[in-house]
Amino acid sequence: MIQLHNVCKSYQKDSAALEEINLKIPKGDFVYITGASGAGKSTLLKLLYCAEKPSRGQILIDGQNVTRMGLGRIPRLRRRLGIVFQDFKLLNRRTVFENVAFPLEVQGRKRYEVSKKVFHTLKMVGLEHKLQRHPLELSGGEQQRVAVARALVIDPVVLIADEPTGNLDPEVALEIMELFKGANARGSTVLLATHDREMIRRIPRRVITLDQGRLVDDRAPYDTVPGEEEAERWEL
Ligand SMILES: Nc1ncnc2c1ncn2[C@@H]1O[C@H](COP(=O)(O)OP(=O)(O)OP(=O)(O)O)[C@@H](O)[C@H]1O
Repeated sequence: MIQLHNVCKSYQKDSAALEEINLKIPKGDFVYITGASGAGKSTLLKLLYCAEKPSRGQILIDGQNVTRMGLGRIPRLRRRLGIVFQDFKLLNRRTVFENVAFPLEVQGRKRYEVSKKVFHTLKMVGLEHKLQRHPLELSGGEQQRVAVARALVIDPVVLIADEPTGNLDPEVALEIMELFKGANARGSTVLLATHDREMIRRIPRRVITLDQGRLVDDRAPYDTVPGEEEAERWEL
C-alpha cells in the first residue's frame, strides 16, 4: 500500500510542483498518472522513489515512512522498486545484458540465477539477440525496452514508469503495456505516468489526473475516460 498525506513539493519559493496530494494506492493496483506537461507527474513519481523529498506531508510505502527515511536506507527501498526513467538512465559503457543484470547483482543474486533471469526478461522484451550490444548502438525504442527489462527483472514490489511508451510506435507500446500487465498480474503494483490517452482507452485502469500540481480527478478503471471537453485542459 502506498499512501500520501497532504504532500506538497516546491522546487522554488513561490511555485508549487505538487499541492496537498492525498492518495491511497492499494497493493496490486495499476494506476495511470496523467495530466498536461508540467502538471507534476514526474515529481510525484520522484517522491515515491525518493529522488526528491516532499516539502510537506508524509509518504508511506508498505507502512514505511519514506519521508523520514535516512539516506542510508533509501538504496534498500529502491532495490525493491522497478523504475523506468523518462530518459532511461542506461549505463552506456555496459552491454544490454550487463544493464539488465545490474539490479540483480546489487541484490546479491547468484550468477546462474542472474543469467537465467536476464535471458528470460530480454526474451520477454524481444531483445535476446542484442544482449552484447551497448545502449548507444540501439534505437530509441530498443533502449526503452532495455530500461523496461531492467525494471522488470527483479519482479518489483512497485513498478514506477515515467512515460515508458513515449517514443514507441503504437504496436511496440502495446507490447510494453502487456509486459506491465504481466508484472501486475504477478503482484507488482504499477504506477505509470503517461500522456497517452489512446493507451488509457485501450487498457483501462485507475486514472489519476494532475493539473498544475493538484490532484483533480481519480477514476476507477471502467468509469468513462475523460471526453473531448477535457482534452483542452490536458493540452493533448
Ligand atoms: N528540478 C526542478 N527544479 C525546478 N523546477 C522543477 C524541477 N523539476 C520540475 N520542476 C517544475 O515542477 C513542475 C512539475 O514538473 P514535472 O516534471 O513533475 O511535470 P510533468 O507532469 O512530469 O511534466 P512532463 O509531462 O512534461 O514530463 C513544472 O512546473 C516544472 O517546471
